[in-house]
Amino acid sequence: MLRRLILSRNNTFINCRYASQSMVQTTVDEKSGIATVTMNKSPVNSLNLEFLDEIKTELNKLEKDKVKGMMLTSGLQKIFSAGLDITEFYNPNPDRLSKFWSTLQDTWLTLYKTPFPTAAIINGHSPAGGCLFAMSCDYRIMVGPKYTIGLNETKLGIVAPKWFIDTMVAVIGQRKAEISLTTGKMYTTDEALHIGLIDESVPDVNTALTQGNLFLNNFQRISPWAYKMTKDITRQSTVQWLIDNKQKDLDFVVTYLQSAEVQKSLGLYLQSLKK
Ligand SMILES: CCCCC/C=C\C/C=C\CC/C=C/CC(=O)SCCNC(=O)CCNC(=O)[C@H](O)C(C)(C)COP(=O)(O)OP(=O)(O)OC[C@H]1O[C@@H](n2cnc3c(N)ncnc32)[C@H](O)[C@@H]1OP(=O)(O)O
Repeated sequence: MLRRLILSRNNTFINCRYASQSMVQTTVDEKSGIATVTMNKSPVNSLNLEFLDEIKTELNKLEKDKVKGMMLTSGLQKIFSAGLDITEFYNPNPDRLSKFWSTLQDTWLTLYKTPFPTAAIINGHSPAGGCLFAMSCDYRIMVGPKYTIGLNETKLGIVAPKWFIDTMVAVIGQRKAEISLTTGKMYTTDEALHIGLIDESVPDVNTALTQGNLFLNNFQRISPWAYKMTKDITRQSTVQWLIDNKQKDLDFVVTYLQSAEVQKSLGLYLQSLKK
């Protein structure tokens, strides 16, 4: 791991930690203690095993470094994240599929439970797993108006796992989540703002980063212990369900994803993407 100091947008020096050929770049503003984690896996930030592992490792490092907050964003032009890498579960190797899914579970738990406040800077499309990661942050700022966000699993002929669903319910409520999930709806920025899936819509990424910093700076005046306890209590039932059912969730998903019917739907969906 290498370190260097670079000049940030607001002319303060930021401590930049990066690994060669890394898919995740992190900068930490020395003054505010706020980290920016940038996902950079071309072409669409699809979440495969190695990428998830890097994100999880980075979040754990930030926790150890006691950062004051974190913004999660994308280094790609128009995509926040295309969600889970479909090639991980289309014609999969069963061992790798198991590893992939348990890494997803752990990465999500790490992100959902961070002891520091988090903001998603959604600077591009954010379907499915991309939407899950955005919803797992404490606050969402999306660059409008061109991009879309949502849990579109039913459009792929698959079902979002319970913890994806519970995460969405926690953000937009039961009724809106049910409609969103069953229809697999991808919302425009305006629509997402209207239903509360995002907290702010802004015209460009620089404004999004400024607003993200503003949100995270609110916590300079909040006791970190009070913050963490409150977040733990609020998120407890969703987190606890996965902790208690990790193996069951894994076994079910691995079997379900390899069924002929699901494989057929995924094959058709992948073909439509290639077109
Ligand atoms: C019965 C009870 C059941 C209970 C539940 C139990 C089990 C549930 C089990 C499993 C659930 C699994 C959950 C999955 C959640 C997911 O995240 S699935 C992924 C969903 N993602 C998408 O649908 C996004 C698809 N992509 C797009 O819409 C577009 O690509 C884009 C992101 C909007 C970008 O568009 P753009 O035009 O810029 O790029 P391209 O479309 O040309 O794509 C470039 C390149 O990338 C490939 N690609 C795109 N997305 C993915 C992806 N998610 N995974 C892998 N590859 C992807 C695309 O195919 C292109 O490839 P190329 O043609 O070879 O260049």
